[in-house]
Amino acid sequence: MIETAKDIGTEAAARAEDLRRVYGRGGAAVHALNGVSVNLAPGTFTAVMGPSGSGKTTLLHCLAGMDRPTGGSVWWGGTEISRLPERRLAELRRSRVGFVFQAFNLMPAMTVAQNVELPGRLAGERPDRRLVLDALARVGLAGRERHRPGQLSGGQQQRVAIARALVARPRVLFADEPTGALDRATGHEILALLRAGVDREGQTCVMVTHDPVAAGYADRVLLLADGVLVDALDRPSAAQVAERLSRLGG
Ligand SMILES: Nc1ncnc2c1ncn2[C@@H]1O[C@H](COP(=O)(O)OP(=O)(O)OP(=O)(O)O)[C@@H](O)[C@H]1O
Repeated sequence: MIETAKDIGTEAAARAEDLRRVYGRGGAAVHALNGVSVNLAPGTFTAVMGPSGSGKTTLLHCLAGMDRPTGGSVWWGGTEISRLPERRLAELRRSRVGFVFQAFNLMPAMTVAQNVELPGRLAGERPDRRLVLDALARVGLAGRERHRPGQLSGGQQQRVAIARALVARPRVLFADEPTGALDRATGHEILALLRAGVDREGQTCVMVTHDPVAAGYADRVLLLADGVLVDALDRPSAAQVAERLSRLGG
């Protein structure tokens, strides 16, 4: 396993051991992950990079309990989640992990506050207004709770999605190209927000990105190629990431 000194002696917020994911069967089988082991230390920001099709999103989905590995195991703290029954996994996912997508995935007819409350409501909980307003304040959207997503900029919409992901105070925040639909300046605001959550609140954050500058916000950059973890760079500069990535053909 590629690890850093930071991992040693710390129980990982999430970890994968010899993770394998095969899509399809026989001659058409695609080995998206081919034995990946990673430790996500609590309170760290990890970027996952690699050429197109290298398995980044598959790794994120398996670590977040949104996809089932074909082999190996995924752990959240001391709990192995890869073999839990679907119902139990869904419950645990609600409280333990948050997910942010490239395409904000907000409900346009609902207000900002209703969007943030939605995962809880779907799980049958009564919304806690104080927690919703607190989550919106944390992402810099205090006072916007009655707006509809269409009245907000792209960056503000992504902030709503981050508030929605953080409202249940998850141990790990997963983000799949969270700045992919944003201009560079707005993207940096979102990355700075993710970074601040790690630095100020001890949030653990994992992000897939194609952008070496975005990866420069991370503590550690994992590099995948053909479903295998080929390198881990600690606190690299954007230039170092770009150089390493270009050697991988990404
Ligand atoms: N549901 C699926 N069914 C079949 N094949 C899939 C499925 N999901 C992913 N794959 C394949 O698995 C491999 C890894 O895909 P994945 O999306 O994880 O890569 P990625 O590194 O995130 O790519 P990109 O940078 O293009 O988003 C690819 O060859 C992809 O075509």
